[in-house]
Amino acid sequence: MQYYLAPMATLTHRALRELILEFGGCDYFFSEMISARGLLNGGHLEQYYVDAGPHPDRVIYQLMGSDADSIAAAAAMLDERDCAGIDINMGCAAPAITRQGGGVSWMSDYDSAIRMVDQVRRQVTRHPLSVKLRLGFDEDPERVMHFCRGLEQAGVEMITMHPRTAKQKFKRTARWSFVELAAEHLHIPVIGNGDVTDASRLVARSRGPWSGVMVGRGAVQQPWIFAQARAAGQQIEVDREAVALQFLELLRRRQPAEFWKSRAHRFFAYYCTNFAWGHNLNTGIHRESDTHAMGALVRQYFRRYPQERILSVALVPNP
Ligand SMILES: Cc1cc2nc3c(=O)[nH]c(=O)nc-3n(C[C@H](O)[C@H](O)[C@H](O)COP(=O)(O)O)c2cc1C
Repeated sequence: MQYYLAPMATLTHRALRELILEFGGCDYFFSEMISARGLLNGGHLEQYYVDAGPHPDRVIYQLMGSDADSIAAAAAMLDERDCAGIDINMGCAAPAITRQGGGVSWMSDYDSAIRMVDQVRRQVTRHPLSVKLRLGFDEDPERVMHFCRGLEQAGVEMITMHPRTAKQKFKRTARWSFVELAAEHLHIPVIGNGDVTDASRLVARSRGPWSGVMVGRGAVQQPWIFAQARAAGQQIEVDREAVALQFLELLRRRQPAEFWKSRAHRFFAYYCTNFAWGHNLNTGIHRESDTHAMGALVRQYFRRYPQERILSVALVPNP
């Protein structure tokens, strides 16, 4: 069973990948979504979105866009780079994206989605092409499977399914029965995603007809989640103060200064939920714009609550 880091805007950049890799990592890392038009316009920050280090052969670039021409042209650019694959975002349900016709809105029009994929497929000749999607706009298994089969026939080589509708955003639990359905009926690998919040759930989802499990928010909160799942039965120890400080260090090293504040805030919103008084730490961090001041707050927190620093866990494999 392969493990994937989910694409998450402002979160799944090189610094987070390196942090996860320090524990041994997962098999493949999706990039944060890259705007097709942004890439074509070539702003000075684009180099950070396409930085696939330190292991480009394990990074799948995800493209987001609302028109076939720009997605195809951007895919052709990414196809020239070293990477493990190119993915099209048909899952994002954020209003800022769907208003423009990107993300999950592709799922509302089967014909134009398939035409777009067909056009992109002709541009991507060196790497596998995949699509990440939701259930669309209702929970109709026939419609979902019709859409997936269309993608498969258009030459998509892997599908990641986050089994919620556009409207559900993150509400209700992810419907893994749809992942099972797709995995049983398609001929291409299907990756399941949604609500894998800790290592025991990751171990539990590691059995099934799907080819891989993708983890999003759980891997930001616990960058050791993949290592912990793979170490089932053995003890692992994590210094959670060191992880926080290491993240800030990697952020400064790998990202431009313009991104430090927002990306640190986004990371700590998830990371701080590990701790009993984490909401206080998170509030303090959100008041700071300097990452060194954020680091000082982290040190102060663990001086005050030293018992929270070391996490020592042995995962008991599910029967
Ligand atoms: C902050 C944030 C940003 C996200 N950005 C993207 C994105 O750029 N592309 C995408 O396909 N999905 C995006 N997602 C959705 C995740 O990839 C994933 O499908 C979702 O979080 C469910 O998985 P989880 O329960 O493991 O978090 C994002 C989710 C979050 C929380």
